Amino acid sequence: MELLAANFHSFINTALPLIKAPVICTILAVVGGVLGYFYGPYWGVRKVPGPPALPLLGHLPLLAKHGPDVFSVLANRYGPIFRFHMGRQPLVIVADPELCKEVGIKKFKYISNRSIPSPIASSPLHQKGLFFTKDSRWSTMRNTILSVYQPSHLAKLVPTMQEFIESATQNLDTKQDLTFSDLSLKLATDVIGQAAFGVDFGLSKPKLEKVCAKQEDDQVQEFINQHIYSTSQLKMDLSGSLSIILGLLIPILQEPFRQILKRIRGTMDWKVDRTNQNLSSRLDQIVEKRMKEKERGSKDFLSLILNARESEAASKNVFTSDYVSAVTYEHLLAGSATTSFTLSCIIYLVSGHPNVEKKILEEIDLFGPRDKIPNAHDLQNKFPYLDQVIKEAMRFYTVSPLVARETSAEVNIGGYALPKGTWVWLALGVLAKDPKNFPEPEKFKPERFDPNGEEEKRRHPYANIPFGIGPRACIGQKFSLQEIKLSMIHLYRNYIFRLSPKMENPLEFNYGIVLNFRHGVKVQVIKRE
Ligand code: HEM
Repeated sequence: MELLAANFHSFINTALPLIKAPVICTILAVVGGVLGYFYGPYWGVRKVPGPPALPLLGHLPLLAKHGPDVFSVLANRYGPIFRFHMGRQPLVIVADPELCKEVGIKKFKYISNRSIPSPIASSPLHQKGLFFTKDSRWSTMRNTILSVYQPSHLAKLVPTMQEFIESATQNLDTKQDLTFSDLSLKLATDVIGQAAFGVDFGLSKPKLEKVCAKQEDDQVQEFINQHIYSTSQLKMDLSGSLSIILGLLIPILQEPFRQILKRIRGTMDWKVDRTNQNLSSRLDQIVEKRMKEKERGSKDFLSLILNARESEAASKNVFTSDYVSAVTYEHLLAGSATTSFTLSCIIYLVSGHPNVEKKILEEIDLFGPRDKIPNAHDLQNKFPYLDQVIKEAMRFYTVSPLVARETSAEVNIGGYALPKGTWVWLALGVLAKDPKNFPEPEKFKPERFDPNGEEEKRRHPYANIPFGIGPRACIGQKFSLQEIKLSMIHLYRNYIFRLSPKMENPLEFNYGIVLNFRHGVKVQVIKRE
């Protein structure tokens, strides 16, 4: 027994150091790897000021506490450039017009791509659109799309837009509350459906007038429901699917977990995946059919892209059919929610400001009789007060309060050297509420954008940039402004609106990739004689 004990001791004394060394090395390597994984992105930008961040969660608790106002709170505390940790990922937030100019224009060649946030990382359909493509693929795609966005093409869309607007808003019910934001989403989706695919979804037509067969109607409705579901699941906080939450906290686990979860019936990942697959296959069918058409004409975005693609070798290689589907879908996505949100905000704000409403009615009535339809030139030049109202409403409620960009080389911004791969986000929503550029920012005052006014002359030219900035700014800006103005002119020629007593005050929002109403904008409709 004693011999056994002695042997055991001598074994421990000689073998343990040999075993210990590799074990300790392994533990150290694992700890180093974990620390490097979680703190590596932080290390590169540690000199940029910001509040202390919790491991894993980063500053998400601050987002939960303040909502999106968190960025204004942090800008007040830390200045125009600061760090915000979305889970493990630090964002360098830029909240100053001059610095936005530096990022978006002056140093664009080092910051021309977008970072891909976790909700998009799990959605291949969204990644292949113009918004998230990178480098030379992006520039080829953007040039091709720009070529089909000529003012002459936009001008030709006026009658189509007008037709949808008239049919959506004829005989609005004056006896009960109208959820205007639902109506405007249907209208914007119909307009962009026609402009993007050449397809009439028929959503905004009054029910009795719908001519399509019941089955076709159901299919359209299902497509749109899927589109809305797929969009509203792109959450930026911790209320998204499990894989999106993991993407925020431990990105390396997002894709493996998504692959597993999408196979488990009933999980949110399963639903999102099914929806995306359905949407993709429907879009692929539309694209495939249109590709085969010899005489496809040039009336809609999809046909124009396909025509441009066939005439240029560079575009053909870049615009494979999956990318064509993605950019066409992206138009539906980017063009409907944003435009509809903006139009609803205008109706909401004007309803609560009779002095603004009075000036709008005067300007619109002065243009001419109700059946005189403005053309593209009229829209641009004859409604200066509407321009001010739209700008002010977009400042007041910025639909896209953050714009995502990423550095492709080391670059100095605001005195900080930011390494390659840094996520730089422009805080358009913070700029829009900065009292230096917008005195009394919580007041709705369209006159602040009067080109002859002192406030407008004094303001930094990039203080109000709801469509973004530089070569990567919104491609649909003119399209949506044309639609919004035409809608306002038609609406205010025929109606005025008052807020429903059922409306919450202040307005409440959901925060996804873009802002959305939590309960909708509800109004009472009054017909003008
Ligand atoms: C009120 C309406 C809209 C607002 C406020 C808005 C806002 C924005 C913003 C802030 C960006 C990012 C710009 C940047 O990085 O500097 C953007 C990009 C984009 N928007 Fe819009 N948008 C609107 C309507 C539309 C419409 C109608 C379309 C399509 C017809 C559209 C298509 C796009 C696309 C494709 C991009 C990506 C551009 C790129 O990365 O090259 N948007 N939009």
